[in-house]
Amino acid sequence: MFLLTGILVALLCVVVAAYLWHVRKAYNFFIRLGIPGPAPKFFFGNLSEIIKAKGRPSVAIQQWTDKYGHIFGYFEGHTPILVISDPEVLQDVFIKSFSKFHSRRESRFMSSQAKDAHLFNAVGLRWKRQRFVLNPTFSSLKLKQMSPLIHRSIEFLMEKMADQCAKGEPFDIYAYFKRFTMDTIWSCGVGLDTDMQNNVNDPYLLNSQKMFSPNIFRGIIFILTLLITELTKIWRSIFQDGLSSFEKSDNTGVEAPRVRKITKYEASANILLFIVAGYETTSTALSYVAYVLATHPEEQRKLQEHIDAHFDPETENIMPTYETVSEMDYFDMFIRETLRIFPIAPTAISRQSNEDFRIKDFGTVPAGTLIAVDMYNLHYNPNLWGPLDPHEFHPERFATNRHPMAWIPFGVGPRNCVGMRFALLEMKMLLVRLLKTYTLIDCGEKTRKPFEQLTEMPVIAPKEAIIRLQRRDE
Ligand code: HEM
Repeated sequence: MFLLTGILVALLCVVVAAYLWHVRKAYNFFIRLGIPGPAPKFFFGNLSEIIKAKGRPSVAIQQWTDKYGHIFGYFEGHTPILVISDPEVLQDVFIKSFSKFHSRRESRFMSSQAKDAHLFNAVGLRWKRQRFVLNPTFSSLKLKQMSPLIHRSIEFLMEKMADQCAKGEPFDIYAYFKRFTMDTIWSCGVGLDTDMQNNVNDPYLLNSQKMFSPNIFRGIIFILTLLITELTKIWRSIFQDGLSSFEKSDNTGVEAPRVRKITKYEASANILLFIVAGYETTSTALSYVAYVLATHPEEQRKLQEHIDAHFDPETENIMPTYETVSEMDYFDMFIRETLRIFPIAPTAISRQSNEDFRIKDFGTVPAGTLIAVDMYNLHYNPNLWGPLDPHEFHPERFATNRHPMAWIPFGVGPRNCVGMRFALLEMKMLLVRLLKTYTLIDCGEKTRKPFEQLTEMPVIAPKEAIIRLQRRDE
């Protein structure tokens, strides 16, 4: 018995020692390639710097770019992440050599069976097939057909706005935007008439919100998959995500050549993905627009005049058509400038190489390397956005042709955000209705503070967006 215990303990010690040796060796990755970066701490990598940056990876990344340049590496646990903000190298990775970089970093929360189920996670031919089938979901024709459904949700929101305006008090417009985007995605994506904006206890709303609420168990899994990546499958199998109920259906893992269909299993997974991807991103983007409008009254007035020039202010309730909204260049520039200054999901844009690749001045980077982008650096780079200071809000800067990698809040290349046109249409239709009738008023500290304390989990968001509404005809 003692002998057996002794052997088991000895074996365990060998396994632990071999693992620690493997971890230590991993830290040579960037040294071997001659790529600079912050020195990692054993086992934790550079996580302490991310925690010091108030838990915001994109801020830590921006600080490292300032220190180490446009190509550097850091470690999450002992996983090397290559960060690029050199626009030419990025253009090669995301566009020109896309065939080598069609994968993105695997979601830590997906169970192994659900791994390839939807567009965000699928790789290779499976991704290509799904994207081919799903791209037309957001074609001009489909968006036109969806417009009345979007407008139906806008009508509900406008009723709430009328109540809030009548009260004359500051309120959190972000909370309303969240219910609006959830309502819209359920009606456009699933075809269900939900009642989320009137009924805060709507079962679809409550269950959907559960997917986004902070969860200690998720946090533990996140840390474990970060630090001990080798056991990711085990951590995932402990965590049951929303896809588990579909798992045993038809995900065979076999990719039939040249089939242009998605399976029932993939359809369910993609619907869930659209709900996740379309809810918090778009409502958060709207909260930034609300903040910019309230804190830049001159810009707000200009946008209102632009809207008045396209829509008769007397016909408040008419649905803004897809065609007219799409023609409004200044409106488009206004939203683009907001998302340049306030990008929402920089960490969603990752790529993984499936072949070795060369980076000029550095050499060959091995297949399997994870690539992240410093979106803040690109969005605030004076060489890409000058001559006017990129920290200033100036929509007209989009009238000049910029580098294809200068503005990437929706990602870029063949694997960019498939829902971008839908999100922009939804935002524009709502803002036309809102700004035809109301002016958003700055409530001082209450408005500004939440936007000085953004969190990143993983969407970069304020806690609330407090403004007041004033009718324009008063
Ligand atoms: C303001 C709103 C939104 C923002 C800022 C945003 C941002 C992003 C970003 C940064 C990516 C990664 C792109 C890349 O890796 O190059 C992405 C991917 C994706 N987004 Fe969005 N998104 C938004 C709205 C939406 C909506 C409304 C939907 C669906 C209804 C959606 C569905 C997706 C999907 C399915 C992908 C994965 C695409 C693929 O891998 O082929 N997103 N999004």
